[in-house]
Amino acid sequence: MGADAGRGQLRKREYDEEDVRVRPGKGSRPRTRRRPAHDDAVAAFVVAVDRGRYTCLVGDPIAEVPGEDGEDGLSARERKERRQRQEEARPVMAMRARELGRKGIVVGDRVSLVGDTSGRTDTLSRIVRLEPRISMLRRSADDTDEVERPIVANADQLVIVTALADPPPRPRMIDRMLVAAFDADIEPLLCLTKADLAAPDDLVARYEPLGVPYLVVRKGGELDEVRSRLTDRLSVLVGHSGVGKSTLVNALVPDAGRAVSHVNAVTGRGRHTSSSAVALELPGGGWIIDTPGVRSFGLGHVSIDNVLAAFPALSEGTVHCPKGCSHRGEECSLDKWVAEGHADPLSLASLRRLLASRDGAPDDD
Ligand SMILES: Nc1nc2c(ncn2[C@@H]2O[C@H](COP(=O)(O)OP(=O)(O)OP(=O)(O)O)[C@@H](O)[C@H]2O)c(=O)[nH]1
Ligand SMILES: [Zn+2]
Repeated sequence: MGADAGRGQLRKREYDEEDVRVRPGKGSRPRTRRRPAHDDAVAAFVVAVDRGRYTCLVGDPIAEVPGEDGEDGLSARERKERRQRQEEARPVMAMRARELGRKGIVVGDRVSLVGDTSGRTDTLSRIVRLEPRISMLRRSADDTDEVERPIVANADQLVIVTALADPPPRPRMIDRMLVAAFDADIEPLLCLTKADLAAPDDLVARYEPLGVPYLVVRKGGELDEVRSRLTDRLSVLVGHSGVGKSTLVNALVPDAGRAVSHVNAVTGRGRHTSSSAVALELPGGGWIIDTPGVRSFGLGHVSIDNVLAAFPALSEGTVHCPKGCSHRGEECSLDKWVAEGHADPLSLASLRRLLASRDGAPDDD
């Protein structure tokens, strides 16, 4: 390990644009009939989305427990209540209420439901409120497309799954996924699989200057370190075909197959046809969101500044750059900044590599 240095570098930004609130009807309605906005709504967590139908878990399954183990500040009663809510967690099908307007809802969203929230077959509740998000992982269809397509909300960790061999690593693809993580203000974690086939050294050396944490795994091997990295977090797993993502998911969530097929049964899809993200709860707490349909990241929507934000030491040096500097040309002041010893040359090289990947450098090295 030893690659933790960069984790604190990621800056928090604001994600309030999706903060949808239901307001009481205004104007024409008689005052006395105005009810408080859905006082009876129940909190839920969106675990799957399919053609306008949302599979939501009711029962506050991702309630956060503050503090460390054993000293989290919860009273015995609060703890018991929390456990009870978790035990009562059940999947409920929902549709969006008209009052939500055009706001998109994605896997990972926290919402409020009204109507029939029993979760019984053929019932449908309504999503009336979308809670503010702490992050939004997005991609564009391709690099020339500036339309952002939201993929997953509220993730705090992007797990980039890459095989060390078979298939060989695709560093440019990893770079692109890192840019997506930096852009979304989500901490990246490199998960290097198939350690029985090749050594991780080269790949690790490439990402060391970026301070990206990593772990090395192999099929049938020890998973304690992975588990501890995932516990109590909301992690999105990305990686291209064949890297061993399903192998990992199945090892981490023994019930994964059943959970996914349950969601698919509810949404009417076949068992193996799900191509959209599905959230799976980890036995030890926390969630992983598998993204079978997401194998590339168009970065057309990502701004240079959001990439730069992952490099505070360099970011500071850009005050001397010309307006609109691409930070890749001769006019860029970062070379001088680094030469003066304000930042590491390797991190400048990494920044430029990531900026290049944003401009559509080919995925394969
Ligand atoms: N040698 C070796 N093979 C592995 C390891 N992990 C997974 N595999 C094999 O690699 C192949 C692909 O694994 P999957 O888990 O299906 O990969 P995936 O990333 O889910 O791929 P898709 O299903 O196409 O998305 C399978 O044949 C696995 O048995 C490993 O650590 N070492
Ligand atoms: Zn510059």
